[in-house]
Formats: sequence, structure tokens, C-alpha cells
Amino acid sequence: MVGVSGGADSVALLRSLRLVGARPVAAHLDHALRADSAADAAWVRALAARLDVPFATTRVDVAGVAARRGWNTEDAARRLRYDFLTRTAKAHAAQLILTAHTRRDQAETVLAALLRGEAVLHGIPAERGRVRRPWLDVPRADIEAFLRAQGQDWREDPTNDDPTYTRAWIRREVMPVLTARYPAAGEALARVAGMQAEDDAALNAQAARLSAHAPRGNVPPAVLRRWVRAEVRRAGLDVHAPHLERLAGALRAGETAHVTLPGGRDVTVTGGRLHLTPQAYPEPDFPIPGGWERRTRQRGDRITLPGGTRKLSDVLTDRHVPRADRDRVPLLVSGEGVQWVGVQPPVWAVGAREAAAQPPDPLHAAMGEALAQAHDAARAQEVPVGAVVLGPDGQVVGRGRNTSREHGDMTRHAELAALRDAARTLGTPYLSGCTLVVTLEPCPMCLGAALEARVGHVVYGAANPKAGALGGVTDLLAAHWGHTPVVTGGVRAHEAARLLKDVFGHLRTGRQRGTPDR
Ligand SMILES: Nc1ncnc2c1ncn2[C@@H]1O[C@H](COP(=O)(O)OP(=O)(O)OP(=O)(O)O)[C@@H](O)[C@H]1O
Repeated sequence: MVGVSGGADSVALLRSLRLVGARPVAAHLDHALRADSAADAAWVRALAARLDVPFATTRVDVAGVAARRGWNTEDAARRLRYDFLTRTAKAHAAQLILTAHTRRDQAETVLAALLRGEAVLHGIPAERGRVRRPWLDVPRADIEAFLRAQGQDWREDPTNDDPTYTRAWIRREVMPVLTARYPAAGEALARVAGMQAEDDAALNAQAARLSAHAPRGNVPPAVLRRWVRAEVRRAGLDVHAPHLERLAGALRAGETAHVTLPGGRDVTVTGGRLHLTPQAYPEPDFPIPGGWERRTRQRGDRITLPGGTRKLSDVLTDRHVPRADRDRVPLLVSGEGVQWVGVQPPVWAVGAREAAAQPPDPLHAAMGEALAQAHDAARAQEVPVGAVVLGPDGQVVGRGRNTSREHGDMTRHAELAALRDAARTLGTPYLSGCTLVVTLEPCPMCLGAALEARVGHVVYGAANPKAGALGGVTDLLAAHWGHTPVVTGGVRAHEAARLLKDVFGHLRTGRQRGTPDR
């Protein structure tokens, strides 16, 4: 199907298709923006009849729709035109919709986007959905020459001369000034669009590979903006360049940002995550023990955690709860202070799980076993990293700790030891359905081993910005492996990091005596 306005470009496209023997449907939308617009529709109808192609048309009050929806007229015309073309193509079982945008349209679009400060100058895409634009690099002069050779006339749209429309202003007043100095300005702008479209596609592909576990701080802003754009669009929302800049900037910096998108939807970035809907805070899903009350925060609230008593406000800051949300977070409080904090995952005070007769969190408990291995390593003067493997039923089937120093062998990492131990226990090297739990984000070697063993879930404590393969240095899982485990990071991260810090402080003094690195 071809969208035919009656202008030179689309008339030439329809005629050239007939010349090569194709028989497309000609479709024309009457935008009702000019008193004589019906005459254009009649003219295109007559042309279609002469060329012996089916014809479809309809009339829409574009100005009325624009006023009702608060769109500008050009925007409304475009949206309604593509709605009409899509519906008509479906009705005629046409696979493709062709439009006759040319190099001139492309140059004007890129210039307008540049002046609006758009982040990406890819111009009009050659393909989108069913729409194809085969003439984006065809100069206007070729089209007019072709039509004259065919003895074919066309309609001139007087609004193309009305400089109140940006596009007409660029065409009539801006491009002539530019081409007087740069004769090839139109071609140059179209070339910029082509290369920007390729760059954009490459960066979009990188953005699509960002895994949920990878920290956003390491992602280049150009990729992060595209990731945000894709997420926002997937949620059916609209977004402009300044919003993308603000949201991506906050993700990278680990800051909190609130942005109101067009249409009035509020989105938040906090704790390295993008929230497209207001955050929900969990209510307790267990019977509340006697003597505990459910309430929200009060001045002076404190909670007892494994490291000691802390101010509730510090815990909420650590969990990246935005200030505006803090009065919404459900708490369970006893005479001894806060017992449970309704964030995701919930924070429990020391002894509170037992008091509420709740089973221990399996990952918390497994990390406890891995931390015990790490403590063993520390005692043996090794880099304190420990790991366990949980079998499909959640039981520990393998344990390991770092022994690189003892063996003088840099491959003696905790994960490899735990994976070997698990393979021995289970009698198979394939550990699908198993969980590898390690105190420090794995290095490429250990993650590679986990992939080879087809581990189903990798859980780690502290992030490893020097050697981590799950986003610390790079995210190996962004590539397409045959098998991709689920990843959970940050489990008991403080404890794992503290242990490493203590020992590394010690090691740093020891290194002067030649203590090996991990
Ligand atoms: N009223 C319409 N009905 C159907 N298709 C249209 C209509 N207006 C434009 N199109 C399609 O969109 C393309 C680009 O639109 P644009 O507004 O640049 O066209 P134009 O300058 O009015 O006419 P042309 O591109 O045909 O010279 C056209 O080439 C045509 O394929």
C-alpha cells in the first residue's frame, strides 16, 4: 500500500511502482485542514483510477482532534495519518506500507531535531513496523525530473509555504541560507541521520543486553539513556531528552530523582533502580506476635541488627527508600524497638524471625555458611572468600574457600572448590537446579566455571569492582550464553565486605613482606 498525498514524491512513487508492474493500493487521508482538501482526495482518486490501482480514502477532522487532545496540528496529522494507513493496510491485507519521504524530508527532520536538542539525530527511520521508506536518500530534483519525463503533474500543498509550520519555515527560509554556503547541506544532514541511525541501533542493542543485576554506575550514559527510554516506552509512556538525561544520570550516580513525564506520570530512580509505578512496600504476611504493633516511623526509632543498634532512618537510607516515601513504610515495633521493616526484602531485627516463628531466610542462612568458610580462609591467611553450593532441595552439597596462597595457585578460588565438592557429592558435574552462594562477586574464571556446570542461580555478597564478572568490571551475562543463571547480589554484603576490608588492611601491611594477592 502507498500513502499518496498528491504531492510530487508520493505521486512519483505510485507511478514508478506501476512502471515495474506492481499493483499497490493507493491510500489518501483527507486531513480537512484546508477548505479545498477534498479536491486533493478527488485528484488522487482520479489518478488511482487512471493507473488502475485500488484506492482508499477517509476524511478526519485533524484540527478538532488536536484541540481535544492537546496535540499540535502537525503531530495530530502524523498520528492520525499513520493510524489510517495501518488500518487500511490491514483491511486490504497489504503487508507493507510505503511512504515517499525523500532526502529533503530527512534533512529537514534532522535539522528540526537538532534545534530541539534531541539526543539522537537519526531522522526518519527507513523501517518501522509495516512502514517502509525506500526513497530517504533520493534527491527531490530526481523526482521532479522523473515526473516531467512521464508527463505526470502533481498537487502543490499551500501549507508547505506557510512558515507558521516549522517544517515549511525550515524548507523556505532556513535551507536556502544553509545551501548558499554549503551546497550539499541536505545530503550531509541525511548522511548524519543514516550514521546516527546505525549508532543508535548498536547502542540500543547494548542497552537491551543490560541484565537486571548489573550495577548501573558502570554503564556508559549513552547506553543507559537508551535503556531508560526502552523501559519507559515498554510501559506505554512518552519521554523527552531532558527526562532521559535526568533519569540516566541518577541511575549512574546512585542518586534519587523524581521526574514527571508528559501525561503527568511520575517516575522515580532510587538505589540504582527505575520505578515506573509508585513503589509498593510490603505488609507483614505472617501473624503479628503479641506485644508488637504495626505503625509507621516515629522520631527516635531504632532497630537491633547483627552489627549493633542502628537508627531506623540510617537503615532506610541504606535501602534507598526515597524521603517522600518514608512515612509509608510499614513497621512492626515492640517495646524493644523496631522488629521488622516492610521494604523489599524486609529487614528483621536480631531474634525477630524466631519471635514471629518465621523460618530463616534460606539465602541469608546459606550466605552464613559461605561467610563461615571466608572466616576460615582469613584465619589461614588467605584472601577471605568462601562459597557453598546448595543442591536442588536447598541443602548444602558443596563447600569451599580460597586456598591460593597455600597452593601457590591462582585458580584456587572458593567457588571452584565448592563446585568440585558439589560435583563429588551429587556424582555429576552438571549442577543445574543448584545455587552457588559466594561472599564476593565472582571473577570471570569462577563465573565461567558456574556456566560450564550449568548452575541455575548465583548469589553473591559484596560487589567486586576490581575483578567482578557480574557488573563489577564487566557483565559477562550480557553476552548470549547457552545457559543464563539467575543472579542475586548484595546478600549480607556488609558482612562480606567488612571481612575483606579487615583482612585487606592486614594484608596491605603483610604485602610488604611478600604476601600474595588472591
Ligand atoms: N494525506 C496523505 N495521505 C496519505 N499519505 C500521505 C498523506 N500525506 C503524506 N503522506 C505520505 O507521507 C509521505 C510524507 O509526507 P509529507 O507530508 O512529506 O508529504 P507531502 O510533502 O505532502 O507529499 P509528497 O511527499 O507526496 O510530495 C508522503 O510521501 C506520503 O507517502
